[in-house]
Amino acid sequence: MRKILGIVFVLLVLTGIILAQTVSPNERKEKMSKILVVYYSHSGNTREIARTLQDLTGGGIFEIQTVTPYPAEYSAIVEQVRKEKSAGFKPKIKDGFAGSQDYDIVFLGSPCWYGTIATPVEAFLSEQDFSGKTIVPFITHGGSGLGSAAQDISALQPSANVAHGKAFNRSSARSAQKEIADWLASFL
Ligand SMILES: Cc1cc2nc3c(=O)[nH]c(=O)nc-3n(C[C@H](O)[C@H](O)[C@H](O)COP(=O)(O)O)c2cc1C
Repeated sequence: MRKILGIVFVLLVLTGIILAQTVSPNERKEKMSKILVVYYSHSGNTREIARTLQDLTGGGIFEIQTVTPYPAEYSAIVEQVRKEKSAGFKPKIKDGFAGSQDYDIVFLGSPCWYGTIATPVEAFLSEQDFSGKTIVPFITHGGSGLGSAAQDISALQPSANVAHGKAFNRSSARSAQKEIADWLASFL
């Protein structure tokens, strides 16, 4: 009898240890809540990735918006941005960003525009200070991948630690939940 009681006691202690080490989804979110997702999206692909990231991490989210929206039609925006880039023009960004002081990691999302981050993201980064933060770029694209996103973000935020980041092809950006979850798991 004493032997059986002894075995039951050991099993109870082991179960307690295992339960104590198990991280519940809420605790995991708590652990990741120092995460902020900041993004710009013109046609919705980057927004999809951003929302999934926010959902999985439980962090904050902020959408960069231009004061004057870009035209919806693809050839019109491509032509407008081409002209703006050659003129060195930066669009005006709507106010409302409360700063990144409460966060450690900033996932920064952008469509790839002409091989790098979109000009609204460039404009936003030139106005903000992410010193000491880790910036993780995520880019949606039509074939160029990350392009020079990480280098260009570093140039605009030289005191931030900019990770390599991840590119999502626009053809799968709206069904990338598993890819995003796997990426997060490897990253955090
Ligand atoms: C102005 C403009 C420039 C673009 N330049 C590129 C490019 O250089 N390389 C690329 O792969 N895709 C390029 N694209 C395609 C977008 O990166 C792609 O469609 C992206 O997923 C759009 O994201 P969004 O839906 O969040 O706006 C460009 C799109 C636009 C509107």
